[in-house]
Amino acid sequence: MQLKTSLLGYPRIGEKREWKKALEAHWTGNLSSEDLHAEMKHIRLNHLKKQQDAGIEIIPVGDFTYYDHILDATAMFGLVPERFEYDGGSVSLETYFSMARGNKDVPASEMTKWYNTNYHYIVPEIGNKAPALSENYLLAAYKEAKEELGIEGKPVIIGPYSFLKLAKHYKNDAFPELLSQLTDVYVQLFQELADEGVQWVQVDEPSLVTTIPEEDLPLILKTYETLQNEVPQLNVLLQTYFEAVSHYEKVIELPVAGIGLDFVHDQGKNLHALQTHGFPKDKVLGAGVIDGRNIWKAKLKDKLVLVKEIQKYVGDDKVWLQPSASLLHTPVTVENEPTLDETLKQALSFADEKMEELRTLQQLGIGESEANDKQLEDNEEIFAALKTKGWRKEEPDPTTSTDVGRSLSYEERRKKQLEKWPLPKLPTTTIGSFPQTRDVRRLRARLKKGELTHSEYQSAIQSHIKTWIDHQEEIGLDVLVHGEFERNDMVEYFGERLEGFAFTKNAWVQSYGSRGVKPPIIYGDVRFKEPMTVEETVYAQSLTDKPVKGMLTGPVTILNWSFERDDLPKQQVAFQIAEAIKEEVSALENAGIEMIQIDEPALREGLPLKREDWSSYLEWAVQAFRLSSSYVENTTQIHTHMCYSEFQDIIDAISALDADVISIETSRSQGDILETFEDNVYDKGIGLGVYDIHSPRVPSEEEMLHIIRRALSVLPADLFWVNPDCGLKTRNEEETVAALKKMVNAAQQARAEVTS
Ligand SMILES: CN1c2c(nc(N)[nH]c2=O)NC[C@@H]1CNc1ccc(C(=O)N[C@@H](CCC(=O)N[C@@H](CCC(=O)N[C@@H](CCC(=O)O)C(=O)O)C(=O)O)C(=O)O)cc1
Ligand SMILES: N[C@@H](CCS)C(=O)O
Ligand SMILES: [Zn+2]
Repeated sequence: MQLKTSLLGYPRIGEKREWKKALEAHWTGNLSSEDLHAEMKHIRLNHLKKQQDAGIEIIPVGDFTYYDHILDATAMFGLVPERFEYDGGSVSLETYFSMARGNKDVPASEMTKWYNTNYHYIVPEIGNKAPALSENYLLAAYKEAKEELGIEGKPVIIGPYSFLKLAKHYKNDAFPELLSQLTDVYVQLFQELADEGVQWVQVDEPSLVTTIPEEDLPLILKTYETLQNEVPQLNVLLQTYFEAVSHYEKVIELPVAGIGLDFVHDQGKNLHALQTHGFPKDKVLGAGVIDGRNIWKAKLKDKLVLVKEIQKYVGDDKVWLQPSASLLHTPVTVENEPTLDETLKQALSFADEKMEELRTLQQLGIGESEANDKQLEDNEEIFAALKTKGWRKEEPDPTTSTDVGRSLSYEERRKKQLEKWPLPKLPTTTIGSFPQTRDVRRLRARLKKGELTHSEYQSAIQSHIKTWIDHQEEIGLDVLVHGEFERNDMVEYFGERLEGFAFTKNAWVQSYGSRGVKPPIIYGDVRFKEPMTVEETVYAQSLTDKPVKGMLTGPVTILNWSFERDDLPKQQVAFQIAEAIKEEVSALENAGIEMIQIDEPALREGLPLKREDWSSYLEWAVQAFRLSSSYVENTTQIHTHMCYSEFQDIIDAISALDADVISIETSRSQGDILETFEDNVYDKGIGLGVYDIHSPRVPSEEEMLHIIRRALSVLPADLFWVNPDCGLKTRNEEETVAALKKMVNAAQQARAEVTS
């Protein structure tokens, strides 16, 4: 029986981040549009060629982007919000980037988390617009791959159902009509593809793995019936990922030529459904058997068993071997990691190695490879070797309940804390990081190259801290921060300093737009080694009489933004990290730092995609946070921070964290979160972000005042803090100082209003 190999998408970032560099050069005026297009084409074709050379038979096209693939679809459907003054036709590069990043006059579209990943997409805003095809970039991508490389590509597009579920600014009851309008646009799009000879199109419907309202099922059916009836010659592969598909029996009967399922992150549910309900013999099954989210090599023996089992239920020649998701979420290649421990390195597989794994599995699956047994044995040895290094305890800690808490209630702590810090009403603060300028990064690069000694580096970092303590005092902020200049990234930094983590040189993964992260790899038991943040924080505090908040990353976020071990339950790793953070909290407290922020921006993102799984996740996530934060004096004020909100449904869990103050993002979502607080559901200190830090645009005082006033209509002034949405590391010094001055002015004005 034949098996084909297919990818769902390939990382766009480039082996050495060529993509990021080109984009940023263009934005700073150092690369013309023409040269940008040429460089993008070069990168795009190089990526296609790599897939072709790796022997991938069904290669995705149209997954490449200049910023974000959902923004591409939004632009293709002409859904450009009014404020960008678009008047039809193809969306210009300038407008496209303005939607993503804002410009000096107009705020960007909202950006939010892509399902349960650390990738961020630009949220489509529907408004009063009807979708219409502005240009067909899928057609262009298909033609280019064919003409330049002879590749018969598989265009990839987000499906109409998921697109609308990801979009904002329409009323719920308009959903059926909008879906029907959008389906008509897909018909036109598909017709143009079919006319060009496209055979397969991959339609991503990740929302089908979430909890789907019953009433949506007939709408989904109608959508795919229309596509099938109107463009019958085009084969649609309906692709799901990140979890088991909901309503398996109904989804597999949809009128499409193939269904893609995730057999890695489905908790065994997709396989169980396949075994229980079978699979239509005339449909292709895109079998996501190689992990598209994590970086461990596949255990070939297990994968082979899985593939054979899948084959039993699927028609002859109808299985496509695939990664479980787009490889967008993995770094490019292990080849560029010369400094990793060899035992660890041989257990790793990034995007390029995953393509090889698909080929190996294909050969093993069809009995083509003669060296079956030897290959399987070699593969097993890789994992056996990981156990012999003493990195992992033979008997891991049991997953016991760790329900700990502060010794006094919030109300009682609050009284003590008010006495300790007589802050004004509506105190102002920031989220932690200040601009990570080229100069700051260069310091680290020079330290790595040996051009700076450790003490030269430390004193240069201290000078940045001093500059920004001075700025903050001058701006008039009430609670200061040291600025996180010593950190490459808020997770990687801690990963580099804790036992059990490995870090990489080039294993970048796109986070949003041109910005990337290098998630550390948790390969062993996590342990605290020595204080990680005390020196910088204590230095900052020595420069001012105002309180300086210590700044840590929380256990759930460190876990979610790392590549995790796959041999231990998540919560066990979270508790190990929590114990380590608890020691850092205690080190800060002992050094006299008594306001400590423990960031948990990834707590919401880690929420399982199906509601039925939420409570067990939230239980251990909250426990992990409390474990890291509860062993402090009652006068010590614990802050936490979360961005990319959508907190409405988990407000009880957020409250259960029992942080004294939480700062959350609100400005990009235009205050949507405020509705959540209308019923007095939150009774602790809370700072709502009053401006969007992702845009270079400096907001006006009035805009911020407006957000504060709206917030004060539902939140008590006594509990309210004023802060930006998130850290300011991506902004420049001038913008940051200007924006913060306005923020402080807005707070002062609001303060006068609430006290008068
Ligand atoms: C809060 N966010 C974070 C998320 N995930 C994280 N792991 N961390 C986060 O902070 N998820 C949600 C959001 C996403 N937001 C961001 C915001 C900003 C970035 C970002 O700026 N990324 C940088 C890379 C940061 C970094 O690691 N820098 C290194 C230097 C690396 C480098 O480029 N070195 C240069 C040499 C220096 C020079 O001359 O310029 C080189 O190697 O060529 C460091 O500071 O040491 C980015 O540029 O993408 C990410 C997510
Ligand atoms: N303290 C971090 C939080 C980012 S979510 C920062 O300010 O960058
Ligand atoms: Zn944040």
